[in-house]
Amino acid sequence: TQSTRPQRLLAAVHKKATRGNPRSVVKAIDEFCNQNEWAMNVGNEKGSEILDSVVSETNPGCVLELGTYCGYSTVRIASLLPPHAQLITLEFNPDNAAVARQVIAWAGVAEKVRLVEGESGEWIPKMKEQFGVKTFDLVFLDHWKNRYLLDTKLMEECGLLKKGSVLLADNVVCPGAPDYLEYIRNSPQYKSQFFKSHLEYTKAEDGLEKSVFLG
Ligand SMILES: CCCNc1ncnc2c1ncn2[C@@H]1O[C@H](/C=C/CNC(=O)c2cc(-c3ccc(F)cc3)cc(O)c2O)[C@@H](O)[C@H]1O
Ligand SMILES: [Mg+2]
Repeated sequence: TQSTRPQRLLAAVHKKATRGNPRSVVKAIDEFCNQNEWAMNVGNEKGSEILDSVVSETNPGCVLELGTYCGYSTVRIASLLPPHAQLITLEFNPDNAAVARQVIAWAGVAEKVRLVEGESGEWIPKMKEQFGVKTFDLVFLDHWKNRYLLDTKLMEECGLLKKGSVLLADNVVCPGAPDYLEYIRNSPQYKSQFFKSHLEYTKAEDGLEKSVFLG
């Protein structure tokens, strides 16, 4: 039977990356996407210039990622977390979750990551009771773009954001998340900043929106 793109991406990780070395896993995926097949990972330009620096400056103890896909950004974030910090990542497609688990394991960051196979709408309300989460220091939004706003409001309602919590949203230009941007840029509860970049592995315009919850 035909392999899927996530499966071919995983094969490239097994072939090219060194087990236990997260940077080599990130490099192997970027090479695969540049040389073989485009895939919707945040990529190295947005990853190194924006995601990595926001994670490092936030120095988060508790991170939520919406939309694991193949685990590329999961590995980038986990490799920058301080000891004992935890990253919860939500992925509702079982095939993608299966690939992501193996990418995360190969990178050697599995003990920092809890991959939950399920929908954000169902699991965000369960974060406190199921995982003992109080609030998230950082949330990386990279799932369906038409769900960014809904899930942000849900996190507010569930009391999962505190003064200083950072929301970092991928693709606010391409494919775009207009209702999210409209809300977050006009809300007195957030201080937002746009980081211009390019769509992963292309020259097309894109960027990330960083928003700090003011409480
Ligand atoms: C119930 C749906 C909302 N809740 C959800 N809960 C858990 N996981 C969810 C999820 N939504 C989506 N997912 C998962 O996240 C992933 C989806 C990511 C969506 N990302 C994009 O569409 C995207 C798309 C592009 C893109 C850009 C230009 C282009 F021409 C084509 C694509 C670039 C990106 O960087 C992207 O992130 C999948 O693995 C999906 O199964
Ligand atoms: Mg994205």
